[in-house]
Amino acid sequence: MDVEIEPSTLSGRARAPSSKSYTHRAILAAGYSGGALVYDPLVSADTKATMRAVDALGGTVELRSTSSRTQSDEDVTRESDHLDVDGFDGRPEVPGDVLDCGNSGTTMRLVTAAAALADGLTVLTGDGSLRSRPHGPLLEAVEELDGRAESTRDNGQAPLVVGGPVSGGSVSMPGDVSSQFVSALLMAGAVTDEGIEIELETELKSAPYVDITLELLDEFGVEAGKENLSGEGDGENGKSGENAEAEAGSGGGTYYVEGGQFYEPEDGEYHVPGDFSSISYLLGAGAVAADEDAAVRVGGAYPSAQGDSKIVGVLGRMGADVDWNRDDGVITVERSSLSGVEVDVGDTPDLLPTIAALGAVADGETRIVNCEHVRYKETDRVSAMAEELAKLGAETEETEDTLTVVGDESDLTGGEVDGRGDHRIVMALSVAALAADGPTTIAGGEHVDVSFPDFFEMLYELGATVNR
Ligand SMILES: O=C(O)C1=C[C@@H](OP(=O)(O)O)[C@@H](O)[C@H](O)C1
Ligand SMILES: C=C(OP(=O)(O)O)C(=O)O
Repeated sequence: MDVEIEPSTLSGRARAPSSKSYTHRAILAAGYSGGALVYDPLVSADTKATMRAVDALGGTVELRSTSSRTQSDEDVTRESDHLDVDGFDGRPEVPGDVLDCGNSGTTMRLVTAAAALADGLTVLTGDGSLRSRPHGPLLEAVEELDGRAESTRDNGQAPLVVGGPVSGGSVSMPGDVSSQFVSALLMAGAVTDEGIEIELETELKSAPYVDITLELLDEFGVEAGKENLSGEGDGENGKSGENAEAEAGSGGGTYYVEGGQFYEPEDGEYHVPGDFSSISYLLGAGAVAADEDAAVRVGGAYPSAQGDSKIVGVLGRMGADVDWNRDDGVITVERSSLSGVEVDVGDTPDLLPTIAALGAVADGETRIVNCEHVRYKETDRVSAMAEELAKLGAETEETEDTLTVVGDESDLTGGEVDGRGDHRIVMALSVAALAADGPTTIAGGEHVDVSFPDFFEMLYELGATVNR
């Protein structure tokens, strides 16, 4: 589906969609439990893949609508969904069919480790994009634990054949391909006999996503932790200081989870927080296109372990007038003239498309560093953003692990761009399109369904001209 975005001015309030990362984990954690309710889930193409997987492993997942009080600043009662999950209680069954994980890397990685607990073989596959992404280190780890884990083409990519049951133990793996391997083993390790210890051979990329896993495990009553990890975050994610400038990676070290544990959330329920990767597009849209006399406000933005809340500090460094009321969970952004900055996305790969789009509108050079792992996503997002923003008139240059965008709002023309079948490329290009000189047509708009199904409706409600 082609979507045409015209230069627009925005104002008003939007509510962040629920977090994709927390929703995936909550569905699977509820699957590992005897049963639980997951409130405010993100219901999207990717999270539906995890729901299907939990069903196939012997649980059941049902979507119900309820009227619930939410934590917005107005604290209103609104219609919301919840998932009623009947779990497989730590003992996954062997699925009756091949598991199709669609476009979702998180599903494939988390479910591979779950499948290694079953007494038999599971076959996992996905769409063309997912079948080109790397899973080798996770497959090797499962084999180190005496499970079976093979890539049918012997290239570390899906289709995968995985079997067990593994009973736990110690593994070592690189941390610079995907943090999801660590998250997957921690979630499965809790219900093994011996537990699992994961020693990282390299620095861990995307480390805050493992913090999300640890936070969620804690809420499900599962103890897990980390040792000897250096460089905890960079202070820009709002948990440890506003607009902090220090940039630091996270070192090797060890993650561990004891075995023989039970998944049991307090009162049998879990509430999913808002998604900061999705929030980044709404804030980006506000910073480049808010009405001069009005701001864009985004609700549902409470602090959590999400590294992507760093977008608030990045926008501040670029010169945006942005304010985060953490108690109310509301971020307000006004249209601002932006300047280029350097941003390390080692911890926050999903922000790269948003920051690149902002860089195309900002004056001067935006340099995104430490981004090689962003090439292993739904598409190679470093090249995709370099090539698509260039079509709109930005000057771009990439190396293996950097992307430089030299922009200027007045030079940004509209045009025809390709979303590359990748939800984040589509949404980031939409942000740049709002500030261009003429209309922009983005091919593949339907892919927002992966993480933010209402994205175009929300942009429209904020005042954007969106033609589909
Ligand atoms: O665990 C998660 O929920 C995710 C981890 C990150 O991937 P990597 O750890 O592969 O970088 C991120 O890019 C992805 O969108 C979601
Ligand atoms: C990379 C992403 O997700 P996944 O790894 O689950 O496909 C994403 O949402 O940007």
